[in-house]
Amino acid sequence: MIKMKCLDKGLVFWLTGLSGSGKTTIGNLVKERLRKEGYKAEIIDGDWFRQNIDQNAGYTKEERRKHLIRVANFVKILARNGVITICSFVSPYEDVRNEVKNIIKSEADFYLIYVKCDLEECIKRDPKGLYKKALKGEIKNFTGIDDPYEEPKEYDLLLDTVNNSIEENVNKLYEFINKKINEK
Ligand SMILES: Nc1ncnc2c1ncn2[C@@H]1O[C@H](COP(=O)(O)OS(=O)(=O)O)[C@@H](OP(=O)(O)O)[C@H]1O
Ligand SMILES: Nc1ncnc2c1ncn2[C@@H]1O[C@H](COP(=O)(O)OP(=O)(O)O)[C@@H](O)[C@H]1O
Repeated sequence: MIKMKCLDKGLVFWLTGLSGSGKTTIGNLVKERLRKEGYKAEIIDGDWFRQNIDQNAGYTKEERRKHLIRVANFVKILARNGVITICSFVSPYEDVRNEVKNIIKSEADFYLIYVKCDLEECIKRDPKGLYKKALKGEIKNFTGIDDPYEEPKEYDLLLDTVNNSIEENVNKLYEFINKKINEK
């Protein structure tokens, strides 16, 4: 059995982007690669957290804010125990992302990763059929349709999922994380 490598202090890589931009696809593949290298790594994503921990969370700005603050406190505990934590959340508001960062950075290094994909392409991908429903008005407050996505003004890494393949983005994020591990 491989002995898992645990860091003294954790690292949090927070992926933000529209639904369908590729956060979960890229995050999962990078997590698997880190585990193969023997690291303790987790991915926490919006669907999982909402289904298992925060079942009543909604999608108004205040509901998303409270939900993401719960996520930040949860993630902080993982990170301070040395787990490399990849977070995959739409997290559409700049001020809330800053709140999240402030909560996490007291105990772990925090990096904001912007997973960039334009709305037209996300609508084309529509992996869960949610844009179709939102465009018909069957889902309210859908990010990009009738709720805003505020592009990050500053970020630590950009993953362009329109012009770069899944593999290229996985390599880019993996290299970035590896560099941060080696700097510790
Ligand atoms: N109204 C609305 N807006 C955006 N997304 C919606 C909405 N309703 C349901 N979904 C699905 O929920 C996932 C987003 O959850 P998050 O916790 O990441 O959102 S947030 O950070 O609180 O904004 C998101 O998952 P991803 O597609 O993986 O991003 C959607 O599948
Ligand atoms: N270059 C790319 N990077 C990431 N995902 C891509 C790319 N090209 C196509 N896709 C597809 O887009 C979809 C993204 O879905 P997902 O990872 O669930 O996004 P999110 O978690 O941001 O909602 C997947 O079906 C994935 O295969």
